[in-house]
Amino acid sequence: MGGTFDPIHHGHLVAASEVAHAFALDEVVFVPTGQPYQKSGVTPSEHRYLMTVIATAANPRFRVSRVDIDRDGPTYTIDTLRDLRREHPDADLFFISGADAIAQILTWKDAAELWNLAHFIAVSRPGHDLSVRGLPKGDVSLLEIPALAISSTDCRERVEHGSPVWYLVPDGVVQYISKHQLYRSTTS
Ligand SMILES: Nc1ncnc2c1ncn2[C@@H]1O[C@H](COP(=O)(O)OP(=O)(O)OP(=O)(O)O)[C@@H](O)[C@H]1O
Ligand SMILES: O=C(O)c1ccc[n+]([C@@H]2O[C@H](COP(=O)([O-])O)[C@@H](O)[C@H]2O)c1
Repeated sequence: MGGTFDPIHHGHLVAASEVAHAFALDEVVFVPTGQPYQKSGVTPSEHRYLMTVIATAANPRFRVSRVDIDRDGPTYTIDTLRDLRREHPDADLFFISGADAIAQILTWKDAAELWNLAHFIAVSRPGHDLSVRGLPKGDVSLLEIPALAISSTDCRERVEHGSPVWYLVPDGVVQYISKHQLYRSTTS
C-alpha cells in the first residue's frame, strides 16, 4: 500500500486489513512516499516512515518498506513496483489504493506499464466514487470497506487547531506527533 501517510490514520489501517483478509495476502507492505511530486509542504519522510512503523508494529502481517524514501527524486509507483519486484522476484504483487487515487492512475508516470507489474486493488473511501471506468479490465479489483471518513489533511488541521486526533490515528502516532511537535503552525 503506497501513501504519503502524513500522518498514517485508521482509514489506511482498516483498508489494509480488509484487503489482506479479502485477498488472503501473506503480508501488507506499507510504502511511504519519498517525494510525492503532486503534494507540497509534506512532512520529512523519516517522520512519516517512523509514524508508519509505530502504527503497524503490532500486526505481524504488516511491514514498512523504505524503497520510496531511500530513492532520490520524485516518487513514481512504476519505480516502487520495480523495486519491490526485485526484492521479491516470486511474489504476486498487489497495489492497494483508495478510490481517489485509482481515479487518477492514468495520469501516473508510465501508466500503461503499471498493469504488468501488479494487480491493483481499489478500496472505497467516503466522498469518492469507486469506479474503474477507463481502466484495463481484469487488472483492477474493487473492494467495499467499512467507511471511515478520516483523511491525513483533516488530522493535520485538527492538530494545528489544537483539536484531538485520538482514535483517528493510533495512540503511538498521537504521542509521536506531540513529541516532535508536528503539524503546529509555525506562525503561532
Ligand atoms: N479513509 C480512507 N479510506 C480508504 N482509503 C483511504 C482513506 N484514507 C486514505 N486512503 C487511501 O490510502 C492511500 C494513501 O493515502 P494518503 O497517505 O494520501 O492519505 P490521505 O488521507 O488521502 O492524505 P491527504 O489528506 O494528505 O491527501 C491512498 O490510496 C488513499 O486513497
Ligand atoms: O506514479 C505516479 O506518477 C504517482 C502519482 C501520484 C501518486 N502515486 C502514488 O499513489 C500513492 C498514494 O499517493 P498519495 O500522495 O495520495 O498518498 C503513493 O504510493 C504514490 O506514490 C503515484
